[in-house]
Amino acid sequence: MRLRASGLSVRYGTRRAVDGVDLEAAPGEVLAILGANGSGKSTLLRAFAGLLPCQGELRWDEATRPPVTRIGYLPQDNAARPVLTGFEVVLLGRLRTLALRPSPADLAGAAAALEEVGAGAFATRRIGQLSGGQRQLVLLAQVLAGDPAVLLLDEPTSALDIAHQLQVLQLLRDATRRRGLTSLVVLHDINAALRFADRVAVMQAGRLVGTGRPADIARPAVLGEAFNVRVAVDHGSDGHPVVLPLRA
Ligand SMILES: Nc1ncnc2c1ncn2[C@@H]1O[C@H](COP(=O)(O)OP(=O)(O)OP(=O)(O)O)[C@@H](O)[C@H]1O
Repeated sequence: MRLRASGLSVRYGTRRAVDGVDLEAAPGEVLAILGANGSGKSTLLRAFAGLLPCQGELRWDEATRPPVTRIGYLPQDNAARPVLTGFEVVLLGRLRTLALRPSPADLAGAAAALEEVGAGAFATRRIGQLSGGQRQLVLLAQVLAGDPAVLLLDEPTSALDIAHQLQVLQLLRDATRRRGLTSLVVLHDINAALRFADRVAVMQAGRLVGTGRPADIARPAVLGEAFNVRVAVDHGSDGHPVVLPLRA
């Protein structure tokens, strides 16, 4: 599903959190959203999830209303009821088809999603008794279990160790390609974004200040300005750009 924002603005009262953003994302692509704290990344994602009143134009393919059942939105702070097991939490991701008695397809879909993110071991554990990173994996499985066309993930790797970060971002890229998803992911790790995203969007004070392929975005002028820090750009052994923050 193609997403398009034209002249998109979002206000909280008098505060303009997103300001005149033009942005598109296509099926099969991972678009990473970078930017300093408070720059409007989560607000942009919530607008695409159809959760906020906006000015300007938003399109999900040609639709002007969000197709909520096709959108898999993972917020930054996701509260699941702590007494539910990992499996039950993931099953809730299939609400689109879920009946009073879950169908074999729902049960199999939930189990497959848990395995897909490598969280099968948490199926019978209560979510309130999992670590932050384990919970994050289960909640990602919940989103995938809903078989969405659009993935909107707000910092899905913030609580994960580096091995799980790698696993989740690889999974995101593979699933996006394989299922033809349109995936927007807010990340704080600039290097992860440059490595795993097809395109990167950079927000600064509510505005979009850069969009492009990782190589186009990995420039000291763009990132230094957006994050208000001096940066150097090098290249890793696999040719990907690597950004290093320098002392102010
Ligand atoms: N519910 C709200 N009510 C009022 N202002 C809000 C609300 N949510 C966010 N804001 C403000 O809107 C601006 C953008 O916030 P947003 O959460 O989109 O930023 P962000 O880039 O996702 O930040 P972070 O990296 O810290 O998560 C900030 O100035 C924030 O204080």
